[in-house]
Amino acid sequence: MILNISPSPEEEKALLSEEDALSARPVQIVVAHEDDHAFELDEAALERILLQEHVRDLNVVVVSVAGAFRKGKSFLLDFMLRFMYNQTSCSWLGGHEEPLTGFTWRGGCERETTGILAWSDVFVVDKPDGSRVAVLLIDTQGAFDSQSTIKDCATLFALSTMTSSVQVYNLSQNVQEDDLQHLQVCVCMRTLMFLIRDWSYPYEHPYGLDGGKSFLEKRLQVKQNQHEELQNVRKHIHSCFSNIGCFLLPHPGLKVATNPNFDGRLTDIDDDFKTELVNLVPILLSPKNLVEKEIGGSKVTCRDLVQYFKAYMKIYQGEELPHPKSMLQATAEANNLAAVAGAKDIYNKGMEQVCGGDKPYMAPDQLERGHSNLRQVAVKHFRSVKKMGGEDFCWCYQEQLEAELDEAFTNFIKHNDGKNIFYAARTPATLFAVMFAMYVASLVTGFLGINTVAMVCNLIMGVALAALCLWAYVKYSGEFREVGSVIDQVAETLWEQVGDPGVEVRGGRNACGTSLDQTIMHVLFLFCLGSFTHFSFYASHLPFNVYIFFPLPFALFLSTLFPFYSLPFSFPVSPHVPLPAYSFRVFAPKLFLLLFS
Ligand SMILES: Nc1nc2c(ncn2[C@@H]2O[C@H](COP(=O)(O)OP(=O)(O)OP(=O)(O)O)[C@@H](O)[C@H]2O)c(=O)[nH]1
Ligand SMILES: [Mg+2]
Repeated sequence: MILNISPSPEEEKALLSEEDALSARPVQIVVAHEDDHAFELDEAALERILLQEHVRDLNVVVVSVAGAFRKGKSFLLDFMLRFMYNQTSCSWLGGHEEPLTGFTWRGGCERETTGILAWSDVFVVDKPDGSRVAVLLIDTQGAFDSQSTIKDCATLFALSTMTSSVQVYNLSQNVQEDDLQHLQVCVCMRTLMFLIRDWSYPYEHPYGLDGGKSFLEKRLQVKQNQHEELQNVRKHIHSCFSNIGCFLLPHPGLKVATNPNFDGRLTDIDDDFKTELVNLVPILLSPKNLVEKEIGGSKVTCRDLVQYFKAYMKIYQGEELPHPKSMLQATAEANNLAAVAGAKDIYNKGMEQVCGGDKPYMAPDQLERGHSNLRQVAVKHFRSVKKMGGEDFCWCYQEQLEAELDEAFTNFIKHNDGKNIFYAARTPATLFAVMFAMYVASLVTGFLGINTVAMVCNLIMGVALAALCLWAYVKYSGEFREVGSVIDQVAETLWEQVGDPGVEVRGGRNACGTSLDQTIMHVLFLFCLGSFTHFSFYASHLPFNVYIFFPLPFALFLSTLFPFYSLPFSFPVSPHVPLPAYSFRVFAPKLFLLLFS
């Protein structure tokens, strides 16, 4: 017997990992709806498992167990879990009296597992060749229970086979012809392992892999005098799976099969069974034997697998069982979508480095340069990935990728603008300018005796003031955000319409080369300067006209120098600032500020 209970340092480590296992659990990723016999992929659950930071970019090994119901699939998977959590220990099989837990299993004649479940812990394993892979274990609803139709069973079987790299085909006692026929729903997979439970003829073919090999060779032999149908089934299986194996497992003993209180403890299991189990599980799961999932000749990462699940799920949701051709089509589609997702990830990670959450505000043209470089890198990556479906097919996905990258860039721009305090000052500056213009207009029209116009101007000034107060309240409290964004939008429109009609403003910079932010900074600078001079002159009791008029020539002088004082803020400055740039946006707020200072 292999059991060794004395704890060694390695076993202590194993115990620690068992603690991890306590928080791990089976997660339903495909839900079977009993009433309408439909299946639904729980994308969020699948993504939570496969898109975990530490595994998403690793090549994935998917080991799935499928076959008829009530034949010990979940029971076997729980031993696989013990191996994965304790593989450094020679006593991975567990303690004598330890109940078997993990994927839910039980005795009785009614089915237990429904849909498809995945173990929430994805195991990271270093292979002897130095590569690191992620191992996902999958449990499948048993076929041919009394509640499922033939199509339901075929769908789940095909789905788990198509998404796994090693399919353990769990059969009882023998391989029957209909067991082989079920494999016709699959296309081009890697490893298929026939697992024959309760093997009762060890005198013909011994237990284990070798006995299984000789038994299966006989079963899958294509003979001349065979019926064409039988020949086709066998040829299809040989063409689909590049690696086919068979393992003969003995009966686990009567306690396992018939005792209602059996809870999986090793003492109740026959020694023959345990001995063969210790041979079987490492054949499937030891690092050197792990088989990575491959599609179209390239290895699949955890992130890619999400796309494959989605694509296969889509084609299996139809009324009919899909034709192999449409399965290939879906594979090509998922293959391209996976390449799109990989390329997008490269772009997003790169942009995070350039202008991510904790990075300071960045000049718009620098940001655009970063975007176009990373866009090129991402598209190049997409093109370099081996894909199925032909050039035209891939071209559609490249266009989709480019559109998605541009959309992501728009969000990065917004995010970057959000970090610019001057950007946020646009709305109050515009509203101030409106108030100022209306104030001057009402003074002039009042002086000329056009009182109606003066009243309208006053009214607009009042509205602008109210909007300003409301805007300030929204920004401060975070309430009525819709009202705030309406005010922002109106101010933005005014800013662009009145400021520079017909000038396309992109990335905060207009065609004249003047940054909008420069203008705002200008306004704020003068505001501070004005307040400062106002205060200092007031404090020294100088005559009224001095502190009113002193800032005027000084500010005008400074405004000609603004390229210099904008330098410390690292705004790129155009070599010449054309006159149109000193339009409404520059003069109106400035005059307003001078007046108030
Ligand atoms: N005869 C026999 N019984 C087994 C074997 N392995 C486990 N069992 C028993 O089979 C019963 C069903 O086990 P499960 O693991 O729940 O079976 P399953 O295939 O997952 O069943 P469904 O989820 O309903 O499809 C349990 O009582 C196990 O003790 C085996 O190799 N041979
Ligand atoms: Mg089960």
